Amino acid sequence: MKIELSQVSRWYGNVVAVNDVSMTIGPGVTGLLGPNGAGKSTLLHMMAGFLAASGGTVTLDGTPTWKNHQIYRHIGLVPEREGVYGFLTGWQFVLSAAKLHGLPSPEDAATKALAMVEMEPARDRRVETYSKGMKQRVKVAAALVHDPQVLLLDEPFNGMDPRQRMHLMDLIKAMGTAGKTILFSSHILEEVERVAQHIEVVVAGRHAASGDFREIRRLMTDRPHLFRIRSSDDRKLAAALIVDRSAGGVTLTSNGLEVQATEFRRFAWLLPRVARHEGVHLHQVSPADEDLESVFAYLITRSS
Ligand SMILES: Nc1ncnc2c1ncn2[C@@H]1O[C@H](COP(=O)(O)OP(=O)(O)OP(=O)(O)O)[C@@H](O)[C@H]1O
Repeated sequence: MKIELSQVSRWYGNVVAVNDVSMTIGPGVTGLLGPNGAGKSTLLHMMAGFLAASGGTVTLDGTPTWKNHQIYRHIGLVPEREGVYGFLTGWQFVLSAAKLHGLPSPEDAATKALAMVEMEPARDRRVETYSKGMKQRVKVAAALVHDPQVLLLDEPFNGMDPRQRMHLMDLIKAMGTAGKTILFSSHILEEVERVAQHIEVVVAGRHAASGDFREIRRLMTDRPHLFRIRSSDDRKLAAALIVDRSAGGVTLTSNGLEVQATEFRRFAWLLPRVARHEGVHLHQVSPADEDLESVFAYLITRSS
């Protein structure tokens, strides 16, 4: 099934959480990547039909999702924050989700969903005794209980240990391979790359980039990089670097050199060669702007 967003905006009072976003999510696994506050949860809730768009349309196979009860049987949402009542057992929680959907045999559906996330051994324990990863899996089971074609997961890997993360990643990949439409949000590129064939990037409520992980990686590594360099002779190194176009700007500071590398690959190749040629020792080469926020900031200025 296909989710389509056409010029979708959503504001809360004066806050514009989602700003004129158009995107199509098809079968397979898609990662919704963006920093905190980018509007990922708002987008997922609108897709799930839990939240109205302030403008634009959100459809599933051409039918609007908002207030459309027929659509809900095809969609499962695993919310980020909404907790599970700790006093319920995993079994009771998933069974109640099956009953809420009005399924003909809720027990069978709950059994099947708990098996999918490998939670049968712990099904009769209370949710408050579960680890973070187990809680997350039981939430996934509740979202899957009506066997939806579309599964939306909000930051599903947050707080999980590496083993739990791998387990959920395998489950998500398997469902994507089986032809379901899976969309999950994350603020970590490496996490998204490991699971998703396709990535949609949102920054400050806007759609900043779209493509497979190679394209997104390339967009992120091709941006200008700022390096801080300390060497045995900064002045000599600066003079030698200035002649090459891959070193866009070279600034000599009291703390060493700051180089804006416009062509990251060429600069990485060039720097040690120039240093050797000039007889300069490199003491330290460190990126000055490697944090994800600056990468995202670059993507948004690029797309505007
Ligand atoms: N109910 C609300 N009332 C007012 N502002 C809201 C509400 N929900 C979200 N916002 C604001 O909308 C923007 C987008 O929030 P949203 O939760 O969709 O982002 P996000 O990318 O999912 O971030 P996070 O991962 O931190 O939840 C933020 O500025 C947030 O403060």
